[in-house]
Amino acid sequence: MEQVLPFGVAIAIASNLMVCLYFVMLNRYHQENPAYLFWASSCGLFSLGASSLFAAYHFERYVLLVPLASIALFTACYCLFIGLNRFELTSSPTKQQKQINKFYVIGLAVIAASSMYPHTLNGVTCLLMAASLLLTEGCFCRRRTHAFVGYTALRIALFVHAAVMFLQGMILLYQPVTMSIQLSGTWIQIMLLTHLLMTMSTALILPMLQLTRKQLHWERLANTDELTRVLTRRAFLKKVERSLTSTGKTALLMIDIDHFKHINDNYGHQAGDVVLKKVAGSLQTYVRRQDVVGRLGGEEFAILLPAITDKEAKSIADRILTSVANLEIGVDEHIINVTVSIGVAFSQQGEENWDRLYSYADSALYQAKRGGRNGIAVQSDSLLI
Ligand SMILES: Nc1nc2c(ncn2[C@@H]2O[C@H](COP(=O)(O)OP(=O)(O)OP(=O)(O)O)[C@@H](O)[C@H]2O)c(=O)[nH]1
Repeated sequence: MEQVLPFGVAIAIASNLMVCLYFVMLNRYHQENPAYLFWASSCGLFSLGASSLFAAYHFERYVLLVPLASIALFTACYCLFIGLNRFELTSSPTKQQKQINKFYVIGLAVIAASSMYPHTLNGVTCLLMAASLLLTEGCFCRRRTHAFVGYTALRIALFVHAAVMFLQGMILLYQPVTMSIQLSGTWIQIMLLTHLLMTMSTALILPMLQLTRKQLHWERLANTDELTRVLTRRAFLKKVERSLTSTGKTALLMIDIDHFKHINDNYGHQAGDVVLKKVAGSLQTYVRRQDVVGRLGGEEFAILLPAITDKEAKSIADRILTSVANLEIGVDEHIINVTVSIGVAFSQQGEENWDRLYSYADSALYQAKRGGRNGIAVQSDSLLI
């Protein structure tokens, strides 16, 4: 054991230090987010803790080195949590951050108290680390919807490490008196191995998650109309392709602001922009999760309502019409009132043809405009309002 231990320990510590350096290097390219520095600190502290622990048993300096090792190891888990918190771009302390801060302070107090009873310190540290890892797992990994595989892998790594820590904590607490150097050595080795597994997987997974998130961010930027925050024409049409094939009847609402040119002419282009934003906000209020809202250009919007009945679609159109008409848009000292005209068209299941649906909705919109505006027209039916 004594021969194997230093080798195993050396390998694990060296690997942790390498991952630490790797995170420091990554930090140079992602200085906007300090997450990598926290993870680097986590690996560094873990190496420090493990080597102190090994030195404590090797040189029999329990009193001095074991509490130091416990603090370093527990702080390593705390840094991992903070790194994940910063990774999620939460710049201000969140509720979770405050909770873990409290947990960290309590943990340090528990370590200090356990130092009075050295035979319990390793067990207590293991349990505290397990709790910290489980908190991290619980706080961040469960609610991620994107990069499912990456977050699941991270969860597994955290969970396995926490489980090993917990088991070891229990064993060490249960056998404090009989705990020998050999057992201590074994626990250092297993702990290092599971931590190695975790740091290696985080080192691989986290940059991948960051890349996915950046990609999503750029995609969202490219697909969102800067002014109104709804989909651009291109993104809308792309999404329509997918939504049109959903089950059931689909409705398309074409919405155009009435006499919008007058608003620009009378109150200025900036006032026109404010009106566009407010109207887009109103449109989004009444749609369902699965509906797709886009700005087709200028003052023309479209909403695709998949799997909907005639009555529901007309009711949504009705509510949009009323809510826009009730808007009181304040720009400088003016209050601007606007109305919209809405054309509604339906496509039956199995007849998913965007061009036909669009041309029906467009001619319905034209009909609504001709009928005096501030109204809804459905396909080739008569004007409803
Ligand atoms: N403020 C602002 N105006 C825009 C924007 N995009 C297009 N417009 C203006 O929207 C106006 C659209 O005018 P028209 O197509 O004549 O439509 P309208 O005045 O609403 O007339 P009807 O649709 O027949 O009721 C034009 O004056 C465009 O310059 C924009 O992003 N911001």
